[in-house]
Amino acid sequence: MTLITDVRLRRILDSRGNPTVEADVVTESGGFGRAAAPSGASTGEYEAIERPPGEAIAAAREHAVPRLVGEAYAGNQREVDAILRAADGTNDFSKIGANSAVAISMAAAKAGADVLGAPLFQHLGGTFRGENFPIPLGNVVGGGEHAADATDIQEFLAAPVGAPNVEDAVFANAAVHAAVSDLLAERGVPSGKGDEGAWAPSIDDETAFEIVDEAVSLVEDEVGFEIRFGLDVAAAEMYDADSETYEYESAGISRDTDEQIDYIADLVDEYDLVYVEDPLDENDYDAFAELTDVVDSAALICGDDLFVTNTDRLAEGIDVGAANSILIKPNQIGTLTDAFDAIELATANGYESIVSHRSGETEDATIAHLAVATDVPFIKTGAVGGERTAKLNELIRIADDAT
Ligand SMILES: O=C(O)[C@@H](CO)OP(=O)(O)O
Ligand SMILES: [Mg+2]
Repeated sequence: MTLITDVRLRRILDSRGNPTVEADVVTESGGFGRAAAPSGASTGEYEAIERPPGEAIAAAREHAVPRLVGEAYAGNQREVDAILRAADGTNDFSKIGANSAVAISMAAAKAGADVLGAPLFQHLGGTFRGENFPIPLGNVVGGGEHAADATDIQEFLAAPVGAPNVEDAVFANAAVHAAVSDLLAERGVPSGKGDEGAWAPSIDDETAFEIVDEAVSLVEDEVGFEIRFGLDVAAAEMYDADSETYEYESAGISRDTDEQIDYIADLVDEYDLVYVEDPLDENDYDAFAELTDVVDSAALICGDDLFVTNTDRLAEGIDVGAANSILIKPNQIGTLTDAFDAIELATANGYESIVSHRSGETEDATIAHLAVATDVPFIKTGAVGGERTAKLNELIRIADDAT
């Protein structure tokens, strides 16, 4: 029933107005799945390769589609993804492009779910997936590679850890986003938005901490449950390998690795941060380990560019204690199978997993289902903006259907 009978690929727009790959997968019994690849701006050095969409589509049509049509079953995700890997033949999807691979992989999962008549999260997670729902991490202020003339730290993320349900959590993040706007207006600071819909004012990080801290407290008082916040430092983007320093350009501050470790540990302490992603350079496992040791269980220290959803890099990190959590982005590695394997390895070693969007997104909501299916504690998918609310609203629907 789930035998794949057609795979169609096309270029569609992403949220930045760039082209990306969309895939349709059709099965023998009429099952249908459609998915689109997201795209990063602050990409990790070790990510799978995203090819220009036109080239990725042509390569996938030549090498992957003939091996799938009439051969593979959409209900067997591991088989579909193994065929994608074999058709590509490289270890980083540089032939068919990780963008073609991930779009086909996710579309096949949806087609498989469609045939079964099950929601995607249940198809992926099975009947014993548990009853938890992820807490959304919502980007409310940001800069780095996502906006010019804004904060050095890439993302300030609201984390409604005490929310009684998904719906309240999603609305709390939107309220923090709105409160930040009011506080900026009070200070007379004009602001546009960055790629992920976060406010991107021309302020230094210190001011951003003050504003986000205040916004979180205001909304916490309003809603009556605990809201904390976290960061994606995206430190690889500010690391200068020649001088071995982290360059905070808007503040005119340069920190060496030890100073960076102290700085982040102090921030965790001062602001009671619940989550810090990529606080150090993507090649510096040892510095990551040092910080993780200092912070201990006070906050999640999460590897994004460090691990790139790659089990080999995660295994290396586990060996040295480089973090206590991993960001999961299916397009960083190319297939859902690889993303599941990374989560499984993380869980087996006491690491938490956080499923994440990219800065360039589409209306595709697969990651909402992936996060629920795998029972992860957090999903990072913005606070506002259509391509972000596509996932947040899907989470609300999933919770509504499942309870
Ligand atoms: O660094 C990140 O975590 C992501 C998403 O927030 O950004 P990008 O997609 O640009 O890599
Ligand atoms: Mg990141």
